[in-house]
Amino acid sequence: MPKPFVSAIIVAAGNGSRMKAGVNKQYLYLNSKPVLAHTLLVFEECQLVDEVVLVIGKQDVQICMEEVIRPYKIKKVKVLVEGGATRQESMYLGLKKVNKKADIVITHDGARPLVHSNTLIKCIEGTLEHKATIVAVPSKDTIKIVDENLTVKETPDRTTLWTVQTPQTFEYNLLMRAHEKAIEDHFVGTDDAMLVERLNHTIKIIKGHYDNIKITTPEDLIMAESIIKMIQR
Ligand SMILES: Nc1ccn([C@@H]2O[C@H](COP(=O)(O)OP(=O)(O)OP(=O)(O)O)[C@@H](O)[C@H]2O)c(=O)n1
Ligand SMILES: C[C@](O)(CO)[C@H](O)COP(=O)(O)O
Repeated sequence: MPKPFVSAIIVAAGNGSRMKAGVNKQYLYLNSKPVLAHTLLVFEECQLVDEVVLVIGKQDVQICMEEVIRPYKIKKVKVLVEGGATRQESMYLGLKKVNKKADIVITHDGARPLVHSNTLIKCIEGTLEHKATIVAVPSKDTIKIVDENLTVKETPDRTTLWTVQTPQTFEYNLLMRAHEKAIEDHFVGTDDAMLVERLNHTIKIIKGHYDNIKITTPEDLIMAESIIKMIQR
C-alpha cells in the first residue's frame, strides 16, 4: 500500500482568555521557546506528516512569522489560515485548506506543546486500521455529574472514563463529513471526535501520556516547564 498523504491541522486561533496574558498564549515562552514553536517542531520532525495547515488569529500573522516560523525554520507549514469564532470553526476553516491529496488528517491544539512524537505515529498507524483514533488517558480522578446548583447527581464508573487530548486523527472524508453535518445541525462540540461520534462511527482510543497537557491557565506553564526539565534529566 502506498504511503498515505497526512495533513496536520494545528489550531492556534483562540483568545486564551483563561490564561489572562494579554498576548495569545501560543506565543508565551516555555523554556525559552514560544509554546507554538514546541508544538510545530514535533510535527516538523515527524516523517509521517506531509504538511501542516496552521490556523491562527488575523492579528498574530506577524508574531507567528517572526517568533515561530522563521527562527525555528518551520518548513511543513504550507498554509496559514485565519481562525474562526470557536475551536470547531477554526478547525473547519483549516480542514477546507488541506492538500487535495490528503488521505488522513491529524488535528491538534497549538496549546499542547508537549505532544510526544511516538503519539503522532501511533495515531496515524491506528487510523489506517480504524479510520478514527483519538489520544486519551484514563481519568485519575473520580468524576461527578452535577446539576446547575452544584448538587451531585451521579458518579460514573471511573474505569469507563478517559480524559481526551489531541492529536485526533481521521480519514479526511470522514472528518469533512462530520464537520459538514455539525454545521447543518448547528451542533458545536469541544473536540473533533464528538462530531464523528454523531455519524455513529467507531472511534478508537490511543493511550497517550499524562504530560501532554493543554496550556490553559497560568499554572500550566509552570507545570510544562517542570515536565520539560524532567524529560531533559
Ligand atoms: N476560536 C478558536 C478557539 C480555540 N482555538 C484553539 O483551540 C485550542 C484549544 O482551545 P483552548 O485551549 O480552549 O484555547 P482558547 O480558546 O484560546 O482558550 P480560552 O478558552 O481560555 O479562551 C487552542 O490551541 C486554541 O488556540 C482556535 O484555534 N480557535
Ligand atoms: C480538543 C481538546 O483538546 C480535548 O481536550 C479540548 O477540548 C479543546 O479545548 P477547549 O478548552 O475545550 O477549547
